[in-house]
Amino acid sequence: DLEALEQEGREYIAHLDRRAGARKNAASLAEWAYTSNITEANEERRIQVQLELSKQEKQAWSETKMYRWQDFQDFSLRRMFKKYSQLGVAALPDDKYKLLMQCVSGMESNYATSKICDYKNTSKCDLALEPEITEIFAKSQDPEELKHAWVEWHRAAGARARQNFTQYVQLDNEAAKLNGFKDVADWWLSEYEVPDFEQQLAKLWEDVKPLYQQLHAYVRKRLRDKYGENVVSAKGPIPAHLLGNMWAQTWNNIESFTRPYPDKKEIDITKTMRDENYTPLKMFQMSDEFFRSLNLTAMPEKFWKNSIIEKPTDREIVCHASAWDFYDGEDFRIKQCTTVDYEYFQTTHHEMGHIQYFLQYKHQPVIFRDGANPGFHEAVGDTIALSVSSPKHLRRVGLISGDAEDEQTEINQLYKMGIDKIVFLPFAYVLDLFRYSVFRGTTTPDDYNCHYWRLRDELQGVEPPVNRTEEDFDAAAKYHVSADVEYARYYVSFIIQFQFHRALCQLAGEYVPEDLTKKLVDCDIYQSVNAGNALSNMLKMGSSKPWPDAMEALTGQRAMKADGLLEYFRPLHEWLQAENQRTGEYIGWEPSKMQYC
Ligand SMILES: C=C(C[SeH])C(=O)N1CCC[C@H]1C(=O)O
Ligand SMILES: [Zn+2]
Repeated sequence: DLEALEQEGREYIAHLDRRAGARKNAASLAEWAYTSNITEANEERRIQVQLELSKQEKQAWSETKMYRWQDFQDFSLRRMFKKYSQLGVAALPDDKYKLLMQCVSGMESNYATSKICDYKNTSKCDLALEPEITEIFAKSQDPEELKHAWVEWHRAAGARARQNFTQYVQLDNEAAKLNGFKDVADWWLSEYEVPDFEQQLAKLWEDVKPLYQQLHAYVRKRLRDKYGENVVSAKGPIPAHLLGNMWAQTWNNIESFTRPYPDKKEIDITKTMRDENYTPLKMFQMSDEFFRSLNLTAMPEKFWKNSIIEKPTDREIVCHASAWDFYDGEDFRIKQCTTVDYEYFQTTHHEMGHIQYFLQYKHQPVIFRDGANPGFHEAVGDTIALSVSSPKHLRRVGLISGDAEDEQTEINQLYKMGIDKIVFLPFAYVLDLFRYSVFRGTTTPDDYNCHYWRLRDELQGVEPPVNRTEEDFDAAAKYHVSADVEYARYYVSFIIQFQFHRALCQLAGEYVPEDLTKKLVDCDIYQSVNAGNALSNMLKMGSSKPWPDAMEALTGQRAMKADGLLEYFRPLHEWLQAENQRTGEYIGWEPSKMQYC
């Protein structure tokens, strides 16, 4: 009878889940060995391990299919079977599976090991993305030096990946079809478990676009004042190399010479960190301490032993920051090439947020040890960082000194947050709108670059510093495109982190709507056990329930909404409208005059 069958299914899935845990542990260890020491041998070994594990997964998958789990009464048991009945890329025949692994591995190691030559000293050709090229974008205000670094990096990390990328699209789409999806775009979207998710992304952009256009117009004016109208036009897109970041995804490095009230004392966290002899380890310890102050879990001893928090000098590694779960309940690691600056201070909290999520759901079955949706995993650390970067908290830890807020200081603070959080949204949206169209075939290899820049122009209002052709492949100059990492997760994160932050601030008694002494912008949930317990209750769920249930547990809302972000930035939005009115700056941008199609 059904009761007995369901009990049998329960025992089977428990056994399968334990075996899956061992498989994921082995896969993570092989992946770690390769990305923390990029050699042919380690690449070969990683692919061998993945191939062997895919055989075991196929075997388990054929057994799982035998169960009539759709008829089971137990919601969790049905959900586990549903997740285990999706095989993934292992559905490919071995030769194609191996080829796909080689394409992605080739792109990722090209990205990680790409070097460019120095602008002035043309014989010095050992500049890596981290830390050298990143430092140029953080410091240089020479448009020609920035243009050189931009062009050389996009040649080395972008154009060189075009062939591997084209084959990866082909093979990954085949895997998608074997899993019952039309293409990889639908596979990626299915992770969000709501049928109209793509429409929801578009709606969020409509909600935020007016605010972004105001901020874009203001920044273009300030850059035109600085570099002249031959470099920055009055009504066109902003040249991508002038925004302080290789991909123009956050503009925090141009804050010092574009902030609204320049005569207000500058909050240079990086300078203070260096003056106070901060080390990467101290940054991690401070982050760990913040999480513990919320009654969340301390980093386990293995974390401090096994993590790599500084770039090694004796080997090549994948420097792009990452957090790792080894699925054995004890081994959790971060790998990043920390530099002592504000940007990596944020990144450290971001990565520690991933680890905290791993720790909170480690009691779940392996198959549920995941974010409620991919955006949730990206939002945890950033939500904490919203408190850490509040003036109240920075004063608390001595990273800024001086008087409490006045109106102008508050606008400067909101501007600093806005050129990090608001400007990121169109960038993130473009990256997966582009890849959805590639996977769907609406964008073909001979118009990869044209379609990429058309989206960048139309949605982000940025343009390439030099003309582009189909010899280039600029999308792959961004880590996640070269490493096959879906990106809508960050777009989602930058929206929901403000919903989470607002809820936590209310729970901490730090934010009371309409109470001007308890403003959202100055909320710091540090040491609030009340807020921490609510966050923990959501994180413990992992992916055991559909994400609206997890969202509701913390915020009372069951949908992604831009209202948290718009409420947080409302004073800035009003200020920008008035300021752009005052200067008569054109709002929005005309199509770029650069050649890229
Ligand atoms: C820090 C990570 C590792 Se999950 C990252 O890739 N992030 C964090 C914010 C956006 C995105 C990026 O760097 O592009
Ligand atoms: Zn992340």
